[in-house]
Amino acid sequence: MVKAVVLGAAGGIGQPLSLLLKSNPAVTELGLYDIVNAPGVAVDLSHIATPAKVQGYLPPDDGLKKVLTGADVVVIPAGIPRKPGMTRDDLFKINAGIVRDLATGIATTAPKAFVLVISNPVNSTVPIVAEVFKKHGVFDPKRIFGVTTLDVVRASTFVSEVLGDLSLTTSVTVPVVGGHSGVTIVPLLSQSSHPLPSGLQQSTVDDLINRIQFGGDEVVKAKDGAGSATLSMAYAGAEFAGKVIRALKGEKGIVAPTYVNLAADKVGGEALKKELGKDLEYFSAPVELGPNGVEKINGLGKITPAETVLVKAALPDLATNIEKGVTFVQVPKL
Ligand SMILES: NC(=O)c1ccc[n+]([C@@H]2O[C@H](COP(=O)([O-])OP(=O)(O)OC[C@H]3O[C@@H](n4cnc5c(N)ncnc54)[C@H](O)[C@@H]3O)[C@@H](O)[C@H]2O)c1
Ligand SMILES: O=C(O)C[C@H](O)C(=O)O
Repeated sequence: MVKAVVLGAAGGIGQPLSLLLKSNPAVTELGLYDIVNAPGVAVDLSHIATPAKVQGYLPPDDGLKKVLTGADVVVIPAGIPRKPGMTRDDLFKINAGIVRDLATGIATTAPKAFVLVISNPVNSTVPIVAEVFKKHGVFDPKRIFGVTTLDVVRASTFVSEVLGDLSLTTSVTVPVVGGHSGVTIVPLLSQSSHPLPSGLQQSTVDDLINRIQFGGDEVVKAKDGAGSATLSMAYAGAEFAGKVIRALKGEKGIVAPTYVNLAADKVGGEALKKELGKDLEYFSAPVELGPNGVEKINGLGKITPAETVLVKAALPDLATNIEKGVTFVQVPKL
C-alpha cells in the first residue's frame, strides 16, 4: 500500500503529475491538495480505471492535515512559476513561505514521509524543508529530495539530438549534478551512456552544456508569460516519484540524481564534500535509493578537467542559495 500526496495539485505541474501518479499501479491512495480546485481535479481523476483511491482537499477543515495523514510520498509542486526575465531565485520571496508552511504540515502530520521538492528555487527550498523538520525534531536527511530529474531528462533528449537519433532518448543516460539553476546544473557528458563522437566541435559541446543548464529558460521564453515547464516537469516528477516508490517497496539497485543533504556521513555525504573541496550542505548527485530513502550518495566518479571547472563554478551560487534557505527558517523576519 502506497499513499502518494501532491501539494499544489491543481497547478500546471500538479494536474498532469497527479494524472501520472494515478496511472502508476503501485499507488493505492492519491491525496491531492491545493488552495484552489483540488477536489475537482480529484473527482476527475477518480474516474480513471486504475487502483489508486483519489481524494482532494482545500485548506479549510484541516485539509492539509487530512491529505497528509498516512502519506508515504509527498511531492510539492506548489508555488509560482517564472515569467520571462526572472531567475529562479526571484521566486524565493513568495515560494519560500509556501514551502515552509507545507513543510510544517508534513513535519507535524507525516514526518516519516519521503518529501520530493519541485517548487523553485529548489537549491533553497530543499534546505527550507530540512530546517523546518529540524525545528520539529524530525529531520532525517535520507528522506528529503530536491527533484532535479528534469535536468536529467533534458540531458537525455538534447544528447540524443546531437547524436542525430531521437530514438535513443529512452536509453541515453547522463548524470547531472550540482543543483537546479543555471551554472549549478552540471551535466557530466563524459559519463554519458552513449559517448559523444570524439570529432565533435568544442562549440557544439559548449552549446549542449549551455542548453542543458538553461533549458528552463527556453520553455519560459516560449510560453511568453504563461509560466514555465509543466508537462515535461510532470513527466520528470512522476519518473522520480516512481523510482522512490519502487525503492520503498524493496526493489534494489535504483539510482537517480537528486539534490540531497550531505550530512549523513555513513551514506557518502562526507566523501562527496571532500571530492568537492567544500563543506557544502546540499548537492545533487546520483543517489542509490532504498526503503529508507537515501542508501548511498555516490561521488562524482571520474570527471574531466573541463567538468571539474564546471563543478567548481557551481559551488559559490549553491552555497549562497543554501544559506538563503537555511537563514529563512532559522532567522525569521520580525
Ligand atoms: N524542479 C523543477 O525542475 C521544476 C520544473 C518546473 C517548475 N518548477 C517549479 O514548480 C512550481 C510550480 O510550477 P507550476 O507551473 O505548476 O505553477 P502553477 O502556478 O501552475 O501551479 C502552482 C500551484 O500551486 C498552488 N499553490 C499556491 N500556494 C499554495 C499553497 N500554499 N498550498 C498548496 N498549493 C498552493 C496554486 O494554487 C497552483 O495551483 C514553480 O515554483 C516552478 O518554478 C520546478
Ligand atoms: O525554469 C524554470 O523556472 C522551471 C524549471 O526549474 C525548469 O527547469 O524548467
